[in-house]
Amino acid sequence: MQSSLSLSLTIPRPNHAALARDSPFAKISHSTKPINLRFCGLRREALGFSSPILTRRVHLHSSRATQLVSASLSNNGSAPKSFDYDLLIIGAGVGGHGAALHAVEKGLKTAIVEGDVVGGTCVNRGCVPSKALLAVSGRMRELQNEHHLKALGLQVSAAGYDRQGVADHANNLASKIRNNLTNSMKAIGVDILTGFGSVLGPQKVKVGSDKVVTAKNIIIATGSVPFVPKGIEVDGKTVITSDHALKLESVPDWIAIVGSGYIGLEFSDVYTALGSEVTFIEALDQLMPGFDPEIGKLAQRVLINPRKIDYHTGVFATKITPAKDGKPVIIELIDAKTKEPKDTLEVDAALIATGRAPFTQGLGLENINVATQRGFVPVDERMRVIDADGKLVPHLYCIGDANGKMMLAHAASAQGISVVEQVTGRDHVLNHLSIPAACFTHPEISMVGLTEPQAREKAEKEGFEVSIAKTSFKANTKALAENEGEGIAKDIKLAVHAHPTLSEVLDELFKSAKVKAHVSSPVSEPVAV
Ligand SMILES: Cc1cc2nc3c(=O)[nH]c(=O)nc-3n(C[C@H](O)[C@H](O)[C@H](O)COP(=O)(O)OP(=O)(O)OC[C@H]3O[C@@H](n4cnc5c(N)ncnc54)[C@H](O)[C@@H]3O)c2cc1C
Repeated sequence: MQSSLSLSLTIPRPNHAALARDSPFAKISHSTKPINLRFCGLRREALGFSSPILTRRVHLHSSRATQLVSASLSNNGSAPKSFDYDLLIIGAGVGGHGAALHAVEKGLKTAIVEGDVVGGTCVNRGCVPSKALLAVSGRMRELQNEHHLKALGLQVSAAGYDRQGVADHANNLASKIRNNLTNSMKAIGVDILTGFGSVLGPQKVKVGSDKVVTAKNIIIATGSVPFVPKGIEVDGKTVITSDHALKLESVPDWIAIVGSGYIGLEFSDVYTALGSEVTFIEALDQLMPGFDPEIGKLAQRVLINPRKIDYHTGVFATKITPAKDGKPVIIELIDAKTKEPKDTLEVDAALIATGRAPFTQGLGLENINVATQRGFVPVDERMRVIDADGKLVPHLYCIGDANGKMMLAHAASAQGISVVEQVTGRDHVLNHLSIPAACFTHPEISMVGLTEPQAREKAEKEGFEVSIAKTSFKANTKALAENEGEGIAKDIKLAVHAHPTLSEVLDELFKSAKVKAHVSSPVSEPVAV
């Protein structure tokens, strides 16, 4: 069909070495109104449960619902009159996969386009292999902690590890989950189209070099790649990103981790447990700047200080040169405020954990008048793509890391499910403030909603009161039985389940109950004020 359309743009599978240079730090704006809720916790079992604490809900204006329905029914301009699919998804990461399964469940004829391997970042280069490494570091840490073992009455001789064995564990787990994902889609009839996908026009996508596919609705779910600031030369051996680190090809004696967000922090847990010395380099004035300050301080006391992790805050790494000819990795630091040279570090390796950049290159968005913003695809609160003139593009959605609303796996799938709900006729707005984030260090950190300062700032502007409830794990019997009483929790109610956590089985249970009883999921309600 339409084989006369031959676009010469051929792009190989996403090249994760060719990193986007735009800042990945999207300014996230939530369309929903303030929520005086928050939860932050630091403890061994990260948020398996989570909470919206959304207390207010709006009934959507019927005019918006009408707009939505008419958008999905209209067939504008050069759009085809009949379609190969009801839904076509570009990108088979967790976002695309979640959308595909839900779409079939809803009776949509669905295809998913993948230019690399099924599973995307989460399965192949993110959540899954990193959690496999963290499972190892958690056990190593327990075995190394004589004080902890003694408190439990245990005696264990020195703990050691086999690097290749650990690397194989992570790699094998990724393969297993990748196969599961592929099989789950094939089993229910999702067509997996192999090749790089690009948008040719409304409701029309090119796959690979010459295949053209049409669909009533299209979801862009192309994910992200590691962001590497200018001046940093990644060689994949001594200057690495998370893509390389997860392969665990070496365990350096001394590694600098540039960026102390959740990815950097999780790797510090792995490397210190395996025997590396770690130095953090952080541009802001405190480590873990994204966390609630109280949780940040507690994390510093529990995760940083006892592990003798060194750190430089308020500095930028302007130049990092890989190790070569017997010389170490050289890191040049400047003061983040004055821009004056501050220090030079010589280390065995450097891990660049400065965030993620959307992978939206070569998508053909210019064919439909869509301009990315710092690489992210602009969307409204329903994940509908907005064009360069500020208008909604009918039938086109973008979910997951590529839209930058919340760069987490469970957020990507929740967005995918939300879009499918919409294209099957149910208006739907996801409340991102009710989606938790977790950092799987030992102990773990999890959070949902606003931090305390954010809530206070909002309260001052918008005239409501913030109430803080706080409790400690010190009085929790299970925590004390585990000798893991360090940690606190602040105010919490439940909503989306963080990925990967054991409590996701509850989510699955809920979803299967929904199929039978048509109960709506807590995240799938239109939410606002
Ligand atoms: C080290 C690390 C650890 C992480 N740990 C967690 C965690 O514990 N929990 C959590 O929630 N999140 C975690 N994340 C984040 C999580 O991996 C991402 O938020 C999630 O993978 C985003 O899903 P996605 O579907 O948007 O994109 P991706 O998973 O990146 O999938 C995008 C897919 O699209 C394909 N693609 C791209 N462009 C095209 C194209 N034009 N045509 C065809 N195919 C294309 C890609 O090959 C890829 O398969 C982690 C990330 C990293 C890096």
